[in-house]
Amino acid sequence: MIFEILTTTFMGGIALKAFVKKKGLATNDSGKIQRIISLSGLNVKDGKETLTTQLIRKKSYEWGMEYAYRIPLGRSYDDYLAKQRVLEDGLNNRRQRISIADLKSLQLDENIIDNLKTLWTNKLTERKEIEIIFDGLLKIRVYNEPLPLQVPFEPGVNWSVPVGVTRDKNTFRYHDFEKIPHLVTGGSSGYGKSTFINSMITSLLQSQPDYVSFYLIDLKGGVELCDYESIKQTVSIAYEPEEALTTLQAAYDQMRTIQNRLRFLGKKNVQEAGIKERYFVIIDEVGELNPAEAVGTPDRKLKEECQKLMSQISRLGRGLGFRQILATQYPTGDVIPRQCKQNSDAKLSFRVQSATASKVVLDETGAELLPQIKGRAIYQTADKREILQTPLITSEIIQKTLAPYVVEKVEKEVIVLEQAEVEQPRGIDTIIIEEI
Ligand SMILES: Nc1ncnc2c1ncn2[C@@H]1O[C@H](COP(=O)(O)OP(=O)(O)OP(=O)(O)O)[C@@H](O)[C@H]1O
Repeated sequence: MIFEILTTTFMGGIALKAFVKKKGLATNDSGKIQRIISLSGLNVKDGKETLTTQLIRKKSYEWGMEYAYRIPLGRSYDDYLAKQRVLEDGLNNRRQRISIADLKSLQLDENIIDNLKTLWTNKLTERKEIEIIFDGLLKIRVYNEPLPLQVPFEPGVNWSVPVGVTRDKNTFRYHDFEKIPHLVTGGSSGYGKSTFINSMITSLLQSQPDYVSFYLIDLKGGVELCDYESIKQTVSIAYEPEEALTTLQAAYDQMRTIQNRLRFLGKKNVQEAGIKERYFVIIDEVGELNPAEAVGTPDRKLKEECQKLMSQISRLGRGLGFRQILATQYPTGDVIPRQCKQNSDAKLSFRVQSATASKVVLDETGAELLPQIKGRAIYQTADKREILQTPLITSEIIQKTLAPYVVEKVEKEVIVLEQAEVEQPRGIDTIIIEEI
């Protein structure tokens, strides 16, 4: 019996070695990365010397491996980012994709060849994803599993909304509008901006239906946000730039009203005053309000006016309970007003077409290197940058969430008027003249 086990194991070992040799399977990503770096010209020639990208350490995590490098003088993080695709393709080269961990998991029994074939077939359909970050050292993370292609919607609590699933043990990341009030999102057409906006609005309606108000501007012909037109939480909605000015003006006036109220109460911000209402100004395709693209003087003036209001809302909104979300599929030049960009500490970028476009949304390159997967995005805050898969919300969930809040148009106008009255502060210098 012992003899039998020993011979099977021995024969299995020989078969495994032969298979690996035949398929040319290298099992070492570290060596491969080093070779790709060298072959793609990332090392630097200094006279006779070659300054190399030096591996400092490698560490194994649950999700995969992290390799930390010191980069040579004369190279930047961007140089390595530009080679991300080369690195990823090199690591996914079909001839060399089985790791030692994979081989260890194999059963060394009489079915060894069949087991190997199954492993080989599975491996051919799997793709390793990598991420490159820089924090003084260049870190290349090689993930065992790709992120899921679809993630279901999960609502947030209070003022947090779902952003997506991260590689960090597939945990859901939420964006908290109380901590970071404004957000910019961008990406080429069809990668998931509108879907993200829909899950954000739905989440807010589920978590804060009594305190959330929306000022919506949908300049994509009304196809994306029209579902929210008839809910009581939508104070104003616009589908054309002229209407956008009215909506922004309404938001701005409301913001000033709250400012007066806080002044009257002697409080610094809504949190201190215990004011629970929050106002979300959401503009889908902010590029349509770019004065640089205006046709004629009146159009330019209108768009300049809109941008001025957007800048004011982003500058003053934080303490007054105003949150601004700007979305664009044309991330070029000044499409997002500079002040809005500076006041938005959170950015969510889906795949874009160029490094320049990535810089417009994120202030950094990288979003052009995202895989061509819908919903795949980079979420960046002041201290963190993560790749994640945003949730895919279904229209059934949206409609079910909206249903209790749908009101008739006339009824809605009364609500808006009533709201304006409630918000109107009774300042000490208010004069009330009554007819007797
Ligand atoms: N998170 C996601 N996961 C999987 N699929 C998604 C996700 N988001 C969007 N999609 C798919 O991509 C399609 C387009 O998404 P969406 O309309 O949100 O893109 P967009 O970036 O707003 O494009 P455009 O700017 O042209 O309107 C959706 O209909 C859906 O099928």
